[in-house]
Amino acid sequence: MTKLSVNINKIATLRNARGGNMPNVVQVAKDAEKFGAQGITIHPRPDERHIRYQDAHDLKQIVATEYNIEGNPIDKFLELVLELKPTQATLVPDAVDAITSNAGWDTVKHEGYLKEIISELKRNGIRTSIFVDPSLEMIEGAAKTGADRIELYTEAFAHQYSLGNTTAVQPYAQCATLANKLGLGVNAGHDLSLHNIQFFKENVPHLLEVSIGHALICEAIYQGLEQVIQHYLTKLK
Ligand SMILES: CC(=O)[C@@H](O)[C@H](O)COP(=O)(O)O
Ligand SMILES: NCC(=O)COP(=O)(O)O
Repeated sequence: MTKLSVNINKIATLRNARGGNMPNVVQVAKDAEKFGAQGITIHPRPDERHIRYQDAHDLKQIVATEYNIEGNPIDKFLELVLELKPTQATLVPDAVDAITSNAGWDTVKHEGYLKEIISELKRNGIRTSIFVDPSLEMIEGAAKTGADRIELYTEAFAHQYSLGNTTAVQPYAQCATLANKLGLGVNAGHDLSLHNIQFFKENVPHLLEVSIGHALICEAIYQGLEQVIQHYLTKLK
């Protein structure tokens, strides 16, 4: 079975647009779990443009499923995860000014750096995952860091699949097979959606977890739009 971890960054983006507490990130996390989500993912960024560090603390009190915190392991991030001890910390090499995550780790170049951080997280009982491009060399490097899992960066797949290129899934399937052989669990995420998730799941073996945020929240808005407009029209009669 593949678990669905709902990334609620976009809920925080919407909340921050008005400065109040609507939508309420904590309530959305509770409801996502009530509706069946098997995990909650957040990716606090240094500028706190969506999830704030305080949200990470508040969510720790209520997440009853798997709590996954993603981010670049700068000091502030490491302090946060070591204090909160989420189920999983996913390390992502994102630049401070990146609009969103746009690359996986070079696990060969950064083997020593990752090894040190991963062993500290594991000593504290935190499952570790590292964000990687679908490259066999990077998977082999990931295994040497001691990480528990990899998260396959699926942006390239999602883009190619939207253009009709179904062969784009092949490197992901090969990497998942190798990761499993090397004892690494396999997660995946970025730009996964209702459009591409079934095909990805059917073609990539050993998939333990997907974290989905941007498309899932957009889809929720679209699927709820008609009903909400009808509610307004009823009240305005
Ligand atoms: C690692 C990854 O792919 C996601 O965490 C993604 O980066 C979401 O972050 P944003 O919501 O800031 O785009
Ligand atoms: N790790 C990927 C994630 O949490 C969500 O990415 P996206 O669905 O917002 O692109």
